[in-house]
Amino acid sequence: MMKINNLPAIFTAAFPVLQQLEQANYEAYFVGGSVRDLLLKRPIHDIDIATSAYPEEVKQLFPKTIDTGIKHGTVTVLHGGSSYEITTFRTESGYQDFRRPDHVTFVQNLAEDLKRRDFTINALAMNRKGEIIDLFNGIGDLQKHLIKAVGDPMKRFHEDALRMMRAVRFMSQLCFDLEPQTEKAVKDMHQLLPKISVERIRDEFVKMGTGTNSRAAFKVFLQTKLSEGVPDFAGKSELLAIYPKLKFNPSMETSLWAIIIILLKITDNQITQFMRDWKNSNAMTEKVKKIVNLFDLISAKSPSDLELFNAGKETLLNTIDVAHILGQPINSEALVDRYTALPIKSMSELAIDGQFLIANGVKPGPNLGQILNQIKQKVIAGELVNSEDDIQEYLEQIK
Ligand SMILES: Nc1ccn([C@@H]2O[C@H](COP(=O)(O)OP(=O)(O)OP(=O)(O)O)[C@@H](O)[C@H]2O)c(=O)n1
Ligand SMILES: [Mg+2]
Repeated sequence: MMKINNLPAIFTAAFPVLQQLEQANYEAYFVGGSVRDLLLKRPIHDIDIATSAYPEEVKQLFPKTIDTGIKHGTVTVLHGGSSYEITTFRTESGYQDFRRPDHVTFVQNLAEDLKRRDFTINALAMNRKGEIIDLFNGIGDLQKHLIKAVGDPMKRFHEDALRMMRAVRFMSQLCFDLEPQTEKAVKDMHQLLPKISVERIRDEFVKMGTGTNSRAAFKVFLQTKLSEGVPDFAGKSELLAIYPKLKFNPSMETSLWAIIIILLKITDNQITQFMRDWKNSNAMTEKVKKIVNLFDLISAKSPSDLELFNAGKETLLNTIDVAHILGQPINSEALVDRYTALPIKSMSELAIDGQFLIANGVKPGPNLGQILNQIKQKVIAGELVNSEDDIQEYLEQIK
């Protein structure tokens, strides 16, 4: 049995939680992503614990708990400033509609619990001594860099069709291959993906698209036809086939969406609908729109100073990132230099404001906004110096 000595603090901090369960005669183990990432020496973001105790029993043992997902068997325990998701050993036999079951069946032992997990590398458990429980050769698959379903892949994908997206997501994040039988099952069962909510699909899609090996994962996403079951991608495989040939892997979510929109040739007035179909936030949609707009401007001609000002620094840098990934030749240094040389970067840097205009005899109303806009444009174009005196003089002229 593999044993890890000197567990990182994120695990040792959780020892008292496991101990408390064990003292009450329950079993408790670290499970899932944290054990996988520990063995891969990747950063560990959260700790999941599996136990033989029922949720009600867990709640009685700890003073501070949250009912996170009681019907799925999960209770969150707060301890020492951290929170731990503690899930009762369970199986997913109650599914009918290819989504996570509404209610689960609790099982008596760890082995039954691990059996229903998605991939061998995610079906590892570790006890408090650092001993790894590996019933499905997850360690071997970690070494072989393989995403392989636990047992029969068709059964695993029937239980939760989202797991097919998780397969390509882990390929991208971990730079792993998909085991052939598991890949075949994804191909055979891709039609189940639309049973899953768009939000859950989107979260996996974004993790895939921003993972370090997204181009290779995207290829499998297309080959298995998973792409046919996500919003607005059906019938678009020829356009999307460019993705695996991109110059680089995107690392920002905004870049990912912008690139997809550009590859799909989605026009400006269709972007909002596309982003809505994927249940993206308005904030994300606005950012992506600005990037795609600036990308179009930059690709067609050189943007004006006003267009650079309107885009803003974040959008400019993000657009340069997108162009870089797409292999679009642009003079990014010159663009950044021009942006840096702008007399003002935001309206708050303008030497005057609406109050100043009123104090100088401009009547409040639509006209005031127009004059302010004129002044802004002249300052950005370098036709008017950004000082109160110069602007006051200009105001006298136009009166
Ligand atoms: N559809 C799913 C989702 C999760 N799991 C199991 O639950 C664990 C925790 O799930 P989650 O936190 O979603 O994934 P992680 O593998 O921990 O990955 P991440 O690092 O992204 O959290 C997984 O490792 C896996 O054992 C599963 O079998 N099937
Ligand atoms: Mg996790």
